[in-house]
Amino acid sequence: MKSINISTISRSVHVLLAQPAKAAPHQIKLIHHLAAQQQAPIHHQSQQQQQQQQYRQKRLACNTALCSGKCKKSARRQLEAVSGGSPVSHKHTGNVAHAVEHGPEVSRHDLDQILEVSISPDGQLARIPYMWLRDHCRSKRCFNHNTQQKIPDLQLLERDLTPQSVLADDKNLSIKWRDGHETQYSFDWLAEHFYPGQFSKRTKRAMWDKKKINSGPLPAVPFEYHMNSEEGLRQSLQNLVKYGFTMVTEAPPTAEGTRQASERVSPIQESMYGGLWTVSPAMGNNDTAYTHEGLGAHTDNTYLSSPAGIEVFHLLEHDGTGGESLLVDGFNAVDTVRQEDPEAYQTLRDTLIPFEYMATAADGKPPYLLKAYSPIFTEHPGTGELLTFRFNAYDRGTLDTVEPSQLPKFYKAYQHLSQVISRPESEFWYKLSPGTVLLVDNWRVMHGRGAFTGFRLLSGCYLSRDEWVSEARRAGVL
Ligand SMILES: C[N+](C)(C)CCCC[C@H](N)C(=O)O
Ligand SMILES: O=C(O)CCC(=O)C(=O)O
Repeated sequence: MKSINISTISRSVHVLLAQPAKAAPHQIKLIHHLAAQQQAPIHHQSQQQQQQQQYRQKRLACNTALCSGKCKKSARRQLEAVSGGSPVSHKHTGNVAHAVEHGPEVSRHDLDQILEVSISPDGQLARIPYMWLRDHCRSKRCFNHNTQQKIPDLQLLERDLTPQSVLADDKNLSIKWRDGHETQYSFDWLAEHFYPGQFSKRTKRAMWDKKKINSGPLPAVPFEYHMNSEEGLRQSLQNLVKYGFTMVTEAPPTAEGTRQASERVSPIQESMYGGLWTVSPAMGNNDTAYTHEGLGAHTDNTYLSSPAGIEVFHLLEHDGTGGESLLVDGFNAVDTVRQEDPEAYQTLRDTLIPFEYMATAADGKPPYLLKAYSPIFTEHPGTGELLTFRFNAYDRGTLDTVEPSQLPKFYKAYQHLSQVISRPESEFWYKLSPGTVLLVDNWRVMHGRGAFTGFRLLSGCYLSRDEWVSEARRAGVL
């Protein structure tokens, strides 16, 4: 490391590491005994709840025999100051060194220690507990870099998690622990992994409605570019992450074109509909999809524990009228409900509902009886971002999960979401034509179609969630 910024940290003293003469952009200091969780961005808590929690945690952290008592006063003072948004810096005055003799108590005490460091381009400070840093040690002894697997350390909680020294240059942070173990992390890695989504997001998601999606060029990549260029594929994957759908244009207007455009993203997923399937009226399948009827916006496979990740649509033939494709951003619909009626949002998030489907099996075999329970949407547990969405008014099962007294509340929330979904301003209608392959993130964006006349032949397939998301990660867009 070139510009070394060292301090040997005395265990009982709050230490501020001095900036080196040629200042590294990463400010480093150690805050002794600062309760770890108090800085977590608990997104769905009010500021008041957060303040109360911070105060409780500080009291908890200091209610050990280790503290001289000044911490409580300091915590109270900070609580008063929090409303002004002043940065918290909490000095512990307890004699930690003395407490070492008291065994496990000490480890718990050590867990509260935090490294405060700016790792984001905007200089925002991350307060990273040493416990987390040690748990995420990337040394060969702790991590298999070939498989990205941890080599578990079952004694982690019994270790002394105070660092002996913390070094940094402008790229890396390096910690020497008191048990002699050494760890190095790049600041880029920390920015990406400590609280996912807090500091860095490779592709920012753009939620859309009819107006927004029509206000710019549609997410689309020409077939040749999609197939033969890494950058072309990256753009397709980026569109999927950003908008929840993308089109591959100028593709061969055949089922083979569907297959090629799809397999470029990830292998086609087999399901009870086959691998590469076609849909046309009167195919003998009983599902509404195989009729001339219009289909309201929905996601597919709601009745499976893990619905298909992407659904691909490619219109190969149509000799009649109607049959336009409909797309609605499920995340945007949920977010609209959140703004218009926060209680309805919570109700939908917290209610598991059943989805059911009896699927025809091939070769006269008995049908599949499929059923899954899920809330309509889920949030990322760390960031609160929307994570999954499933909505299918056709395949929603008999509601046996809501207590009778809660039914009015549930139906009010469900109706609200259904209405938002069917508002004309939510709907993006598009007439597909042979050669345009549409890929839709089935965990976010709903699809449907207008009623039609004549013969209409649609080719398509499913791609697995894990596989396409893995490709998106590999391409660096997620
Ligand atoms: C896509 N494909 C036409 C093959 C099947 C359509 C299945 C529709 C079913 N109700 C569901 O939501 O999964
Ligand atoms: O016919 C279409 O355009 C869409 C059919 C559909 O919704 C489905 O197959 O899931």
